Amino acid sequence: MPSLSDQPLIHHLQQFEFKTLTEVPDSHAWPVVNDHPHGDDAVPVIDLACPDAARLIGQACEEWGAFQITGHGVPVDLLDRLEAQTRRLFSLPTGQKLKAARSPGGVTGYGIANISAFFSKLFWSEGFTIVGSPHDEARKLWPDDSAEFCGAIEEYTSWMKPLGCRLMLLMLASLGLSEGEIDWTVPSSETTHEAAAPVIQLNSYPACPDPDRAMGLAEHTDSSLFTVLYQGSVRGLQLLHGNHPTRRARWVTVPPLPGALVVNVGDLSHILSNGRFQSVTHRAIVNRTQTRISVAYFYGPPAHFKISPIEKLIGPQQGPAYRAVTWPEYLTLKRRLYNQALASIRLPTEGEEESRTNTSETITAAYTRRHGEAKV
Ligand SMILES: C=C1C[C@]23C[C@@]1(O)CC[C@H]2[C@@]12CCC[C@@](C)(C(=O)O1)[C@H]2[C@@H]3C(=O)O
Ligand SMILES: O=C(O)CCC(=O)C(=O)O
Ligand SMILES: [Fe+2]
Repeated sequence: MPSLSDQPLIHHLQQFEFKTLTEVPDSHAWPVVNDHPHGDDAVPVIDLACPDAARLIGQACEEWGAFQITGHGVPVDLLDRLEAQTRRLFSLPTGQKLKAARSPGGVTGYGIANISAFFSKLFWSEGFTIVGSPHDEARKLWPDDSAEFCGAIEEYTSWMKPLGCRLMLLMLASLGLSEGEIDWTVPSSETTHEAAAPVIQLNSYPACPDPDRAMGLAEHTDSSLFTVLYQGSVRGLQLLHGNHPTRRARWVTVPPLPGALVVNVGDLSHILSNGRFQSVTHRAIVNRTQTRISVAYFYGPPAHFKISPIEKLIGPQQGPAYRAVTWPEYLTLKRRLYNQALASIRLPTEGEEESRTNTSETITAAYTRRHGEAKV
């Protein structure tokens, strides 16, 4: 496993100008990318204006951990500008992009996804992370000309904040909960809800000469409560669906629909709902002819807020399945443990606790039989 430092990632970005490559170098050549059967079942598409939206969202969160939304109100021309500015950013010369390189252990700026550190092969992608205001990072790329980029990001954020609150309330409503039951969702002024600083991740997946041997972004779940993803018109997002004991999970492609946004359930909603909502495993694959871009908006709670399973959702025999964490604590766990982060905060169920006690009683009894009284 490579070191967790970001330094090798920066070297990789310096070394490889994706668009000049005519074959996939060994550093980026993955053994098998299409390693699961593919399904033809389709992720639900939900019109937010539909009176049944909350129920449909709840169902999608339980069965898929994801859905697409229409009727969200975000203007199409804003999505076009967001895409154009994202493409403009990634088309800059590598040397210019590296002026905004994410520092080792840092969060904002240009680089590759943190989870890259857990793989021996590199991803066929570049990313740019913005937390809160885009101005400081954008000025490093365009010292005199960042206004259009910042304008598109800020306008998009101003749509995402209320959309995020609306989706959160619909998800809570689908669980039979009202907004007062989670206090950060209660409006702190007339129009806005308190939330964490917005986190936006711009992704670019350049066209690839041998797409079956390259990986855009390896499988992962997001740490957020949920992520709203704009994926333009180029296919590439895949979800792992149907984690059923009797049937192998399948990769399902989420088809780009004009004007639609994808919503992925993240680990914090999985925790909050005591496992009723599933955080969805997803990845991005690449293609031979088109550079794909995507924009992820990570919706999370305020930094100080402890997320734990909602009491009303914990069955009488059940107990909470996860311990409480703040979003920053969970992000640190994710960085360190990748796809073991959720398991690392899982609490044993009563049955497991009992069998653990029984096992330790059995061990103690066996010890006593062999060695006399245990010295614990
Ligand atoms: C808030 C965040 C979520 C994220 C880590 C980050 O600080 C910004 C980048 C996000 C991202 C995007 C690609 C996949 C992911 C697992 C990663 O390595 O970086 C997510 C992180 C996450 O959800 O934990
Ligand atoms: O590009 C995509 O479709 C997925 C991006 C993603 O999963 C992420 O940024 O977390
Ligand atoms: Fe993701």
